[in-house]
Amino acid sequence: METIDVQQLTKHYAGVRAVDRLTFTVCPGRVTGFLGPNGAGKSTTMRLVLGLARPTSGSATIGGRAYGSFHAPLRHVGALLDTHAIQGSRTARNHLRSLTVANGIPDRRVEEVLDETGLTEAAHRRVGEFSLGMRQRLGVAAALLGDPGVVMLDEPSNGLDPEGVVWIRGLLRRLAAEGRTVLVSSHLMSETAEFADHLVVLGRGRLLADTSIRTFLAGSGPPRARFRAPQPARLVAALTRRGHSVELGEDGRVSVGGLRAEDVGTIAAREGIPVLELTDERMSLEQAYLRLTADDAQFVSRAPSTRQEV
Ligand SMILES: Nc1ncnc2c1ncn2[C@@H]1O[C@H](COP(=O)(O)OP(=O)(O)OP(=O)(O)O)[C@@H](O)[C@H]1O
Repeated sequence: METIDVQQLTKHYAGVRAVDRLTFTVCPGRVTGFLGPNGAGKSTTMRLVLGLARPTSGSATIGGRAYGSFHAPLRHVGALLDTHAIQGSRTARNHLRSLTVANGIPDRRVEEVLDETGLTEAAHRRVGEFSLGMRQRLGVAAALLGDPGVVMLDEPSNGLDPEGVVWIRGLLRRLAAEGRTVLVSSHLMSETAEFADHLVVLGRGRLLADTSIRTFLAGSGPPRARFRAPQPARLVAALTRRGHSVELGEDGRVSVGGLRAEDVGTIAAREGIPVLELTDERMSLEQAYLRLTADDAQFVSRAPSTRQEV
């Protein structure tokens, strides 16, 4: 299957570096989550890959070829971008049929993808009447129509109901298991962690991380351990004597900075202090992601001030 190759890709709009010397490869057989805060350049990168915008410099290719060079592009690359671009006066079925004709795709695929996306019953309705979630499903149906080796979806969960969110996760995993190259953008780390194996993270158009989820977590800060003990004060005293910082949780558990669970266990055993529960405290993906992108988020909400004017 084909890779998506982005090489020194740069796109300037008047006064904005939407994408800035970006280099990464999206490999087959896994779901790559494409993450970044609002305005980080994810959609622009996808548009450049699809030939919908021209790079200022650098290149974006699929299996070594520019998107525009494919004779029947939907048979190579399926993409969900802006579903508002779909013509509202057509029925869903007719929209898909028009795509099959233009790309030499067998007609039976229309019913197959309608079924796959749960739209069979709505297929005779005009797209203009569709809800956001239905449009998203239709966008996914169009992306799958040509049975492509490369699938690129920009925020596919947008507007989907909870059943739809679970469905899309399963679909992404299946597409990757079939050996396809799958790139999926999102702002939400927690959501991405549900389906992605690999992450490409952007901030202000630049590459911040290109890593497996596992490595991303492992490299995201010093260790921490958490314990529960019948006499926590004894172990807290033993740890602080050794220079370790501790935080008391509301649930009675104690969090220890800079140590792994096995280190805390060794100290407790040496001091003869019983411990009821002891675990490594892993930073959540969301925390690791926020830390990584903190300096590159352009639009940050501030907590309302609690200071009283005097
Ligand atoms: N056609 C355009 N003309 C001018 N500026 C643009 C255009 N398209 C994108 N930009 C700018 O490029 C930057 C990157 O936008 P882009 O939509 O690629 O980000 P994104 O990561 O997809 O954001 P979001 O998560 O909010 O959808 C933003 O500052 C945006 O305003």
